[in-house]
Amino acid sequence: MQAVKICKDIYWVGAIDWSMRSFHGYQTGRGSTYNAYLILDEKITLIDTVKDSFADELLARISSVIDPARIDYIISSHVEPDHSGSIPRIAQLCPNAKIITSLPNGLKGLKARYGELPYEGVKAGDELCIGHRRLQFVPTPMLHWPDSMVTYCPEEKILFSNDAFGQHFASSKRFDDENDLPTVLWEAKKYYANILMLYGRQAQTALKAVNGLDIAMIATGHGLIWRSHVAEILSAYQKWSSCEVNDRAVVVFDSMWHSTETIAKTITEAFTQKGIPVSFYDIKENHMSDIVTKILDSKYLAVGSPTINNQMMPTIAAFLCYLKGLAPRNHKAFAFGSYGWGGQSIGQVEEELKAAGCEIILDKIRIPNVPTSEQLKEITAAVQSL
Ligand SMILES: Cc1cc2nc3c(=O)[nH]c(=O)nc-3n(C[C@H](O)[C@H](O)[C@H](O)COP(=O)(O)O)c2cc1C
Repeated sequence: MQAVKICKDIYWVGAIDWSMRSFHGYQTGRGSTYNAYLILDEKITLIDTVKDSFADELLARISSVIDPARIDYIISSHVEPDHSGSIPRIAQLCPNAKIITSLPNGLKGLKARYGELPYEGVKAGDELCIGHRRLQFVPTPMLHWPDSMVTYCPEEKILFSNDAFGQHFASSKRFDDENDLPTVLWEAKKYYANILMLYGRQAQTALKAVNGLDIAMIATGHGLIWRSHVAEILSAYQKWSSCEVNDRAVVVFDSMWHSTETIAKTITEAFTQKGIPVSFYDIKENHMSDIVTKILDSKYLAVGSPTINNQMMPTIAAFLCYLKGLAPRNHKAFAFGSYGWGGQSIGQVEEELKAAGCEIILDKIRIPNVPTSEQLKEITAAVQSL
């Protein structure tokens, strides 16, 4: 396990989690990395650690450059264990190391998890001189925990951004320009949609703070390091966090006997004929973390469920619960579905869409049993009139 030099005297010493496919429910089809960075200066500094099960990998990479016992500072950007999990192990091996964390929440969180260790709290505007370089701390509360902060090194123009701008993307190459850019941007968007969508306002505040910095490289906490496409990722975050939507539609449904599926196909075709690109998701075949990634910047959302035991399908209920938690903004939505007798599911879907913050733009489409060709024509006309 070797460290990877990212510039003179700064190394990536993180871990690659090739096999992880689920991160608390977020489907991570490309695995992930836990990025940690080692700065060799008068004071040797480690920025973040890795999940505890990857501590050996972190230590091996650090040891390929220096004896870990020589580390003077460990910067903890975020208490979540995928970044802080190896702090106790490293702290044991580096008896002189101080653990730098944000005040008050980083300190509180680390103490709660790992007990008393040699912590030192920092706040907005604090700077740590490590020799030829300075490290400046910028709190980014709720991006995505209260303790989150980023660290800027002005001498190298590197922003150590932790979870901001990251992607769950395992690769043997460390930089954006060494990987397929559309794939990297999709994974960055998926990360934003699933982890940060809820915190758009906080992301805007953080962007204001980092926009004033001269950034040549964004050393993320997950996935690839941005060095050739810094402007693209900053501008993408600007768009996503300001909740800009495009003339696109997303149709999501479940169906037991294909009637709701037929309605979903009719809606999809109607959007297509209207010239609006549409993504079609049978919830049984698609993961909701991919679906919300598409929803993030799509103007229209149609959600369908047949009625089962007086309810919507549990798959759709779970999807709507997840969507509501992410608090999407600026979406125009409607509900549809087939039913046998009571037909409660369609109204329930509509209520959940409202609760998620969507504007309802079409009366709910409730079709008993199998839709007739006349009903399908009416649905087509209704969607085309939007
Ligand atoms: C197990 C089961 C439970 C159902 N429960 C209800 C119900 O409580 N209320 C209702 O209106 N229809 C109920 N239905 C009827 C379905 O909603 C109806 O067949 C509908 O057309 C199915 O749409 P789909 O083809 O999209 O699956 C139930 C059907 C099944 C198979």
